Amino acid sequence: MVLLSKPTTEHYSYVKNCMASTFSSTIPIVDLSKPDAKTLIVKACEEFGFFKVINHGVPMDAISQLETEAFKFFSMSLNEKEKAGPPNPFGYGSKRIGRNGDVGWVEYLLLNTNQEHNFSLCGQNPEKFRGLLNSYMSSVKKMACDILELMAEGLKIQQKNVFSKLLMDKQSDSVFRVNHYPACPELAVKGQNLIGFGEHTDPQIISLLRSNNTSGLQIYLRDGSWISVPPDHSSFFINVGDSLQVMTNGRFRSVRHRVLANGFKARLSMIYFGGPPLSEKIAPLPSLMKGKESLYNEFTWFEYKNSTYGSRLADNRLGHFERIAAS
Ligand SMILES: C=C1C[C@]23C[C@H]1CC[C@H]2[C@@]12CCC[C@@](C)(C(=O)O1)[C@H]2[C@@H]3C(=O)O
Ligand SMILES: O=C(O)CCC(=O)C(=O)O
Ligand SMILES: [Fe+2]
Repeated sequence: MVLLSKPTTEHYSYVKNCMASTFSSTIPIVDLSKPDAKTLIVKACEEFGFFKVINHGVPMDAISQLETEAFKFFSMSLNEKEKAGPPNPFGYGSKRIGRNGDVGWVEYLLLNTNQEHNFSLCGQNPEKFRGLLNSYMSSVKKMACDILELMAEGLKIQQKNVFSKLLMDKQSDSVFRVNHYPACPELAVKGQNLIGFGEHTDPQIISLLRSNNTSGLQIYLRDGSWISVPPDHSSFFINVGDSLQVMTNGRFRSVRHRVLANGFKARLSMIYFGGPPLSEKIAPLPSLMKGKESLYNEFTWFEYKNSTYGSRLADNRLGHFERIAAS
């Protein structure tokens, strides 16, 4: 990645070497093959909005092959990669995140999950990359739907597919992203942490993340501390998104997270963001209200997405849609 002509990290935000660099063992682990999965998922979504999934059924082989192709893509010259850009909305992007001035020590590919991607992936074997991407995306979408059905069951909602049907819909506005965080040797020397991907919540319903064995991901706890997620290349990490927080009337919390660049090793992560159709009304499910009022003004995913794209990464996007208590 050519970020600047002279390699320097001075334009990026640093995080002081902080307590957060201690790895946490508090992150819930859910074994999808066990009968208690639905109960553990609900608990994790209430407490953290985040959990790790094992026995997920996505073959390691499909994951590794895609990872290899992705690394090959990012190892090309900037000139070559930029043939697949800019990311408006889909394509290759480098260091700039979104449209409002956020930057990070990252380069990425943003892809639409439903339609044929309308940009060329280029590289040595773009058909192979595309084929691997498509089959990976369909396995991960299936896992997302299984997890959303377990959530509905765990929440004792009669309609098991109340969340998953939004991802299954042909019009589902889901996104796939491959992030590459090159190793940043300057950091290793200085003992500092550089922001790879600044803190934010994901706006969609659910995000499924898989990365190589490189640390960097951190989540923000309600007590105000950041904890580092121990890397695990064979598991998936699941985030509750803003839309699921609204649909559960705040019972599930969308988790604030960020990525710190690593001084020693490149991080490669692949994330599936499961979103609803653009016309979908996002509002608390009546069965979860139990006589309580909605915490949010009703909006469509189209409206929320538009407001999201007008925001900075760290903004509290849901804040605009919160209902102020009448008394
Ligand atoms: C500053 C940004 C960058 C955004 C939009 C806005 C706020 C949240 C960011 C994300 C985070 C989740 C994936 C993504 C694709 C999304 O839907 O929201 C990202 C998008 C982008 O990277 O373009
Ligand atoms: O790359 C990662 O590990 C996480 C990035 C992220 O949170 C995102 O792309 O929304
Ligand atoms: Fe994210």
